[in-house]
Amino acid sequence: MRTINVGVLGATGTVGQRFILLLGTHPYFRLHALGASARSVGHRYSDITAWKQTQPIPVIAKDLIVQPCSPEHFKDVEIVFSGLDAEVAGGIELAFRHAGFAVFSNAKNHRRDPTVPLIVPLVNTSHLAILPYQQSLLLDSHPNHGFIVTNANCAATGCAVPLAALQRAFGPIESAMITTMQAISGAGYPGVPSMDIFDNVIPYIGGGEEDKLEWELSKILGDIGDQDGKVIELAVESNNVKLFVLSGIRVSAACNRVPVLEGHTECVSVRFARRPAPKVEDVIKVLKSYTCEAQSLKCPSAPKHALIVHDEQDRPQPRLDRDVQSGAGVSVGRVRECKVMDIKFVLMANNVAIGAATSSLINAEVAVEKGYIHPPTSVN
Ligand SMILES: NC(=O)C1=CN([C@@H]2O[C@H](COP(=O)(O)OP(=O)(O)OC[C@H]3O[C@@H](n4cnc5c(N)ncnc54)[C@H](OP(=O)(O)O)[C@@H]3O)[C@@H](O)[C@H]2O)C=CC1
Ligand SMILES: N[C@@H](CC(=O)OP(=O)(O)O)C(=O)O
Repeated sequence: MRTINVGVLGATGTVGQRFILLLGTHPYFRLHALGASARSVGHRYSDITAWKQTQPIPVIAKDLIVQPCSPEHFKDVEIVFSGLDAEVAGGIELAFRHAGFAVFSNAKNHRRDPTVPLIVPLVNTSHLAILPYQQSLLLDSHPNHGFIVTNANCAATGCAVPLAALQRAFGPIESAMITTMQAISGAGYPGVPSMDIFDNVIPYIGGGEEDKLEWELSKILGDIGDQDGKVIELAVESNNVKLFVLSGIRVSAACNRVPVLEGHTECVSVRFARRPAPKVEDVIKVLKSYTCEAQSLKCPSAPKHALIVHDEQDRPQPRLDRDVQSGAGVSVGRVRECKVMDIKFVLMANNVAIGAATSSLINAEVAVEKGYIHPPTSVN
């Protein structure tokens, strides 16, 4: 595998710091440039960053000078990972795409663009196949364009994995009720004021969290549509071309902020389309044996187990389970019958690992394995 120079946008933030930790030891991505806001530009990374990780700043990042987030400051870089604040991510990521970079973003801005794949790397890496179409639309306006791939909202990411396993084995899922208990780090640093979150639960997460969870799952669990314009129910349209077929799943989400530092826990109840519904023991078997493409491609950051299914009645728990497999998998437990829907279970996913930076990294590794990353021809 050749070495590929990469950059991080939003390098000083919560997600940016996770990118830097992961990239510090990556076998073939080499950290080459860091970008952040005017507040940080021109400073040594280690001088300006409020580093909040339990491991030290990787040597390769320490002395890098933080750059403005514009393509001309990312010379010799092929891939940029974006942990940018959503207030600014949209335009900056477009500028990088237009300049020829492969952009792997955590921000919400482009997730609903029908030409942009919304990828949970343990679920729907097949959706990367939309990239040549995304690129074909840019040929006239930006001949040396790259592309944008997004990962999902961190709460949607955790939930998508067991739901995908169940959908693959038992057919369409008619509906899901999801109640989340989301960690403080999901709000970035410094996040929710301690006076608000200590000794408390806040039954609201701003920025359209519940809507994101409800909508994004339908794109992630959906499929790539016919590009010849055949009528497809629930397709997202772009230029009269049907691109993504949204899954028919109906989701009701209730999102809560809880005093946990890392790890989103979610209580999920599911109703299947098929009758009779699958038995609990079959559901457990399916969850335990689930594998995904990132594993078969042997991506270095993919977890050995996409799903870890606990038999203990009191798991998963964020404090005990968030660092298992470096937070790259999803923990599931308490799989049981639901007297209103069909089955219910609890899951826990590390919001800053598989819910953010680790997802982007595995997405990029899959893109490399599948031949979507080519040496740039424009500003680089
Ligand atoms: N935290 C989480 O669990 C998850 C977060 N996300 C998403 O990832 C993104 C980053 O989140 P998070 O790390 O928590 O956020 P933070 O607030 O911790 O970090 C934001 C980053 O954006 C940079 N930034 C802000 N304004 C500008 C600007 N005008 N130009 C360039 N850079 C700028 C900041 O730089 P500076 O320090 O210089 O101000 C900082 O590096 C968000 O879009 C978020 O929604 C997605 C999944 C999970
Ligand atoms: N909003 C999530 C973090 C996140 O993933 O946000 P977004 O979907 O905007 O990237 C949280 O606070 O836990």
